[in-house]
This record gives sequence, structure tokens and C-alpha cells, in this order.
Amino acid sequence: MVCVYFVTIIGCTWKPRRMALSGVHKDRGELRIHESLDELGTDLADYIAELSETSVKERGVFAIALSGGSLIGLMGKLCEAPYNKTVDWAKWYIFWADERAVAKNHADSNYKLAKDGLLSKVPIVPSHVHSINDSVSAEEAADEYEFVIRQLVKTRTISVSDISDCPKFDLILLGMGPDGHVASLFPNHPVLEANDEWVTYITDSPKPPPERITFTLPVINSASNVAVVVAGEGKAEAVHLAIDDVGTDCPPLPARMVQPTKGKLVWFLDKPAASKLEGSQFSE
Ligand SMILES: O=C(O)[C@H](O)[C@@H](O)[C@H](O)[C@H](O)COP(=O)(O)O
Repeated sequence: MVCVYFVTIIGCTWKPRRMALSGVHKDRGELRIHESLDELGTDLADYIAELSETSVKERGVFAIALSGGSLIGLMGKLCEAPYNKTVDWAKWYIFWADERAVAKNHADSNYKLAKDGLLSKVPIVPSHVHSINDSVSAEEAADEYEFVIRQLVKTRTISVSDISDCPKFDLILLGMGPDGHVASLFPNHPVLEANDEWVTYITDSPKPPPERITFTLPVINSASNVAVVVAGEGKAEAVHLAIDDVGTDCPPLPARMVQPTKGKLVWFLDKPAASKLEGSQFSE
């Protein structure tokens, strides 16, 4: 069946990109809306592979931060041909934008999710995988994690922002919850105002488990590239509130506060997640 799309998003210019709709939304980055999760996964794998290649060419390494949730499954194509052979995995340094303060072998661990779904399937150098210390409190784990990142900034394994003293990750990958949270930055939570630390912690996450560590907004917004990967109708309202011009009556969702200062923001959406974007109508 031939699918026909009619899309008019105020402030956006749309151009076809493979089977996807792609456009740039004023101030809110590039939108890539995919017809299926399979296409989204292919585009995401292409995007990550391209950024890895550029970064390895320019800096000799690729410093990438992951999140938890459905993101890891959506990155699955990286474990398959051609990416499993063409990506320079030995140059990857892996971090987590957020992690749950649980044991590494716990079902809730973002490290375990990424290890099982991605890291164990490609030739990553084990010493390049920087997971949190799971044998201390969330507060101590956040401090230690920031210390590790500071050492790697000193050696420029992670680049540094020229406008803040923050680390400049080559890529930070985020999911988004139906409440608009990204990493472990939840709506109306004081953690949104954390400006002094690079990594902080919470003990009252509304999404279990309660204890987590998270990159702060200044770190996310200092990255060279940030991708927010969102699928499913249950996220459509949050996508609308995070991207469309919705006024300033309510405090912005955490996802709306993702605004890389000099870096590039890309939204990877499926059609159901994009269904409430203003002015967009899809018909088949
Ligand atoms: O540790 C976490 O809980 C995640 O990092 C979190 O930020 C996740 O990315 C979103 O909740 C979206 O998760 P889903 O894609 O599974 O809905």
C-alpha cells in the first residue's frame, strides 16, 4: 500500500528522508518521523555509525552516553551487518546518562540492559565501559562517576565544552517517559536545577527504582550531539509538549529543557509518538 503524508508544521520545513518524514523545527532540533520501528532502528543505527565515524576521524575516539528503557532495543541493528563489521568499536567509550542504583546483574540495571542487548554482541573494549559503582550509595556513586568523567576529560577521551567547563560527549542518547522525563530528570523535581555538578543523584524517582544517578542538564546541553528516541502513542502528548510552541503557562517538561547550546539535537519518533505534533496529519 502506498502511504501518503500531509504534514504542515508551523515553523518547520519538511523534506523526504528515505521512508521517513524529516524536518527542522524552529529551536527544537531535527525531527525524524518513521513509519515503523524497523525503519526507526535502521535510521538510528545509521546516525550513530556516522557520528562514530566522524568522531573517530576527528578525535580518535567516540564518547557515547546511553540511557535505559526501550532505547537499547531500538539500537539493536548496530549488532547486525553491516554495522557490526564497519563501526570502529575499539574506539568507543561508553557512559550512562542515567543509571539505577542497583547491582549490575539486577533486572533494573541500565548497564545490564545495554550489556545484554548491545555491548556483549560487539567488540567493545571492556575497559572502555564506564558503568557506575554498584556497591555504594547513589550519592557516592554519582560523586565517583563524576570523578571518573573528570579524569577522562583531562585526557580528552571526553572532549570539553568551550563555553562551560562541562564535558562534551560526542553523543548522548536519551529516551523519554510519558511524563516527559529524560535520563533521571523528572518533571517538577529539584534535580532539574542542579547546575554545579556534572552527575547528581535522586532517591525519590517517581519511576521505580527510586535511587538513581543522572547527568545534569548542563552536561546534556553541552554535548556535541543529543538524540531523543521516542516511540508509541503513550508518549504523543509529551512529544507535543516537548516540541510544539505551547506557551509558558506550565513549567517546561524536562525533555523541552534539552537544548544543546552548540550541539545538534535530533528527535527519532515513530508515527504514533508524533501523532499529536501540531499541524501534522497523517493519512494512508
Ligand atoms: O533509567 C531509565 O529509567 C531511563 O534511562 C529512562 O530515562 C528512559 O529512557 C525513559 O523512561 C523512557 O523509557 P522507555 O523508552 O522504556 O519508555
